Amino acid sequence: MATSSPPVIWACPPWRLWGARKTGRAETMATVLLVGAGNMGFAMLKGWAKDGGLRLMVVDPTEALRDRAAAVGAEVYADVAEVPRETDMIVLAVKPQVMDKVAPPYAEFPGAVMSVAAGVGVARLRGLVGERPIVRVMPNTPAAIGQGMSVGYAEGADDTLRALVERLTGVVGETAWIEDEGLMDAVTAISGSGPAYVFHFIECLASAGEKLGLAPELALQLARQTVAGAGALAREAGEAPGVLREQVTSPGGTTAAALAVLRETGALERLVNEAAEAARDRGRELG
Ligand SMILES: NC(=O)C1=CN([C@@H]2O[C@H](COP(=O)(O)OP(=O)(O)OC[C@H]3O[C@@H](n4cnc5c(N)ncnc54)[C@H](OP(=O)(O)O)[C@@H]3O)[C@@H](O)[C@H]2O)C=CC1
Ligand SMILES: O=C(O)[C@@H]1CCC=N1
Repeated sequence: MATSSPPVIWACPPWRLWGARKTGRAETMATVLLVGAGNMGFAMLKGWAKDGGLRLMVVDPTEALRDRAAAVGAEVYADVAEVPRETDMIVLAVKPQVMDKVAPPYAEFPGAVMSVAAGVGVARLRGLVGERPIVRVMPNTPAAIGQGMSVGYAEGADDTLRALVERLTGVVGETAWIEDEGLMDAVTAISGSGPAYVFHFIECLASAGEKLGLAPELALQLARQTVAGAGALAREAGEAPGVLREQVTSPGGTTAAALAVLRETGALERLVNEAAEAARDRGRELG
């Protein structure tokens, strides 16, 4: 349950946010505080470091994670008490299970709040960090190489704030918005958790290659590059995945033999549906 916190006024007027400090480029300066530089936080931070107009601050209790954040140019802090209260955007990237404990001190900071935590809704966040513009974003780890997918849901956010969110998500990949927060758990199940399903498929494909007699290194190379190449083609070819699938599938050929197994009685589709539903349901539980 959300802990109560003193009501905080949206303490970052627009002139401070994006009006006053212009960079040499089109964007204005903004100070972004990342709370939690773990797997997801650091993946985003690496991209943000490429945006020369962001002042990046990071809080994380683990020294090694602070060191790698410092290495990409962030100011790093071990504890919230040390952080300058000069924030335009506070990005909460800690586990949902610790959000109730971690977030309340940031009620005293200026700026908007962006949370990437699965399952934690805007109403709960507002109870923790006070009345201010709050944006939920569901990113994924390919953000680390600028290939992420981020989906946002905003409450109380004007166009300027949305533009800052899109700047943060755009530098690490593609961005989409939803208007119904109830869909965020479904988004989490598809694109937030999705990379893990794909990595598992690579593991399965490589393992199958080994069982067919390939050396482990070669099997992994084939599986990894096949998934990467197919993913890139699916994105760039401008054709539906089904069309691309048919282009591989010669009638009576090898692919048809494999697909007959994969699609037999809809087993794979059912399995993927069940996996996505499990992820969505877990998101609901976390909330
Ligand atoms: N991993 C992913 O692919 C995705 C994750 N998310 C969301 O991102 C969030 C983070 O997940 P993930 O990066 O995987 O988790 P991690 O555990 O890798 O990262 C969280 C980090 O936050 C740190 N932390 C704990 N307490 C504090 C605190 N008081 N102040 C600052 N930092 C603190 C943790 O330190 P310590 O370990 O010492 O506790 C850890 O380094 C989750 O809410 C998750 O739902 C969303 C989309 C994708
Ligand atoms: O597994 C999780 O809960 C987080 C959210 C999406 C990806 N990782």
